[in-house]
Amino acid sequence: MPNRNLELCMMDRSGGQGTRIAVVGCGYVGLVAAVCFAEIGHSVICVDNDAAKIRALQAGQIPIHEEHLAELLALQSSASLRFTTSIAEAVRASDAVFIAVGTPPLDNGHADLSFIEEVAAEISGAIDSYKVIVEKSTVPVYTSDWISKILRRNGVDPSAADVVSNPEFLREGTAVRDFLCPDRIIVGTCSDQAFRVMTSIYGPLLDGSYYRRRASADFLSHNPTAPPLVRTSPASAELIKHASNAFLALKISYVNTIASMCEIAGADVDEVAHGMGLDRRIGQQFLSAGLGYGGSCFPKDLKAFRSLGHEMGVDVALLREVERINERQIDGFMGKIRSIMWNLRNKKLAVLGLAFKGGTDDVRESPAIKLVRQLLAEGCEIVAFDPAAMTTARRVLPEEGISYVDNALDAMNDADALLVLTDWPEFREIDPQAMKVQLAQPIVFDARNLLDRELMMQRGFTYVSIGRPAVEECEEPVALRRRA
Ligand SMILES: NC(=O)c1ccc[n+]([C@@H]2O[C@H](COP(=O)([O-])OP(=O)(O)OC[C@H]3O[C@@H](n4cnc5c(N)ncnc54)[C@H](O)[C@@H]3O)[C@@H](O)[C@H]2O)c1
Ligand SMILES: O=c1ccn([C@@H]2O[C@H](COP(=O)(O)OP(=O)(O)O[C@H]3O[C@H](CO)[C@@H](O)[C@H](O)[C@H]3O)[C@@H](O)[C@H]2O)c(=O)[nH]1
Repeated sequence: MPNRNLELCMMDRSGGQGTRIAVVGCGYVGLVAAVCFAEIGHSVICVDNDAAKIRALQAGQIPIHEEHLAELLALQSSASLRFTTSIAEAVRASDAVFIAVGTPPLDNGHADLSFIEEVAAEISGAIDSYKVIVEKSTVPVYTSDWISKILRRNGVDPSAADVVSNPEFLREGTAVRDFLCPDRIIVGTCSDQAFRVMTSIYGPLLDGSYYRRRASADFLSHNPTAPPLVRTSPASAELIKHASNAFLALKISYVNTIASMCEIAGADVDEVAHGMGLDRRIGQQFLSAGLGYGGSCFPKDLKAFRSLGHEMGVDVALLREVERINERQIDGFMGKIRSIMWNLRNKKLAVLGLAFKGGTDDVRESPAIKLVRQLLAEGCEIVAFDPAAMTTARRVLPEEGISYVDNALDAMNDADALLVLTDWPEFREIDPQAMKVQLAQPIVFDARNLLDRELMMQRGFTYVSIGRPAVEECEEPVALRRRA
């Protein structure tokens, strides 16, 4: 990053109250961004058109489950962080406006940009001085140009606003830490003026002063280092976001393919992934085999990226294959359940985990929810527990055939088998002996390779996981025996 920008940002911060920021959209991204921007010293006003959400936030209640968010919100004064339903009020009270509304998938796979369009039009009507409009939502390439056109069409003078792409890379469940300790900050803009404002906003992270101020705070990563600020064109910034998500999804589908091979070869995918990941060019992360990726990002972003590539005339067969492998994971796991349980009708199954991953209440595109739906359709009786996602799951699952309990062991009471579907770390702590007492049969299907396989087998469980042999390790696998 050019030093001149750092100097400017430090001058801004020593002389003032930080930047006046508006964040439009109080969801997983907008709310975390708003609270974190206030935390690093800015004056933030956060907007949502969901009046009930805004009322809850004004009363200090957090509408989502996200570690450290409530704690950080409580640290902010009413002067540093406010909530409103009025975009106009927020825009007038700010120098930078972050758009963080949803971009859900359309039937044709493309991202639905109607929320962004609506917000951009509303922002246009309230611009009363120079503003930087920041595209934080995940959007296809050239969306920032399109937002600029909306502003112009609504009478905004080109000198009154610049549109910047600043994609967000936080993960749900670790959103606060990811936001405050990012691997990189991408700013896509052709405007030096806008770039200076963005440099000033992220200044306390870029110069490390925020990490010194909050040294040893448990919501920061251990020994955080100042992230690099990467300036690109808006188009590159937009592509960096989609390309990153697609690459991470590709890693997951790759390891799930390796898992299928491990099962046939009698190898252990966790050992294979660990051995691969020690190569720094590969890395350990995103090599956990399981039910496949879900959530509000990877499935929709892959679709949008693939549709975009297809439209550009690029061969996107690789991306389609990533999706196809992912879609097969649930059927593959259903096959494992059937192979042990035979007829599923009237079987009572304990389900641990409904969220799309541990650490969140979000069930959007949750593989666990998809699997539970199939089990219900086959006539199973489900007793479910999730530490945070039971309310959100209730909204999307059928009412019949499923009940919810308040703790993991109660779910197992008299069940024919246990299914672990989400990687909540606390599930790892459950005592196998206590499980055995509760379950009618000691059968465990672990779709996240979360439990200690050896311990489970030692304790006499029929333990089925992903990419690991269900039989004794040294026994020659059936498929290979047949070939010999
Ligand atoms: N969830 C993540 O982990 C994550 C991470 C990085 C990027 N993203 C991207 O960020 C964007 C937002 O994702 P999210 O998960 O926070 O979505 P979300 O659905 O949780 O939140 C979106 C919010 O925007 C509000 N909203 C919609 N239209 C509005 C309008 N006209 N005016 C004011 N508010 C409005 C909604 O009420 C909602 O509260 C998406 O593009 C997503 O792809 C998400
Ligand atoms: O090794 C792995 C890692 C993840 N997953 C699954 O992949 C999905 C996504 O997980 P994760 O990436 O941790 O959560 P998200 O909150 O969806 O975050 C992703 O999507 C966000 C929205 O774009 C990006 O900002 C983040 O960088 C990107 O990691 C979940 O179903 C996980 O269970 C695996 O199956 N194996």
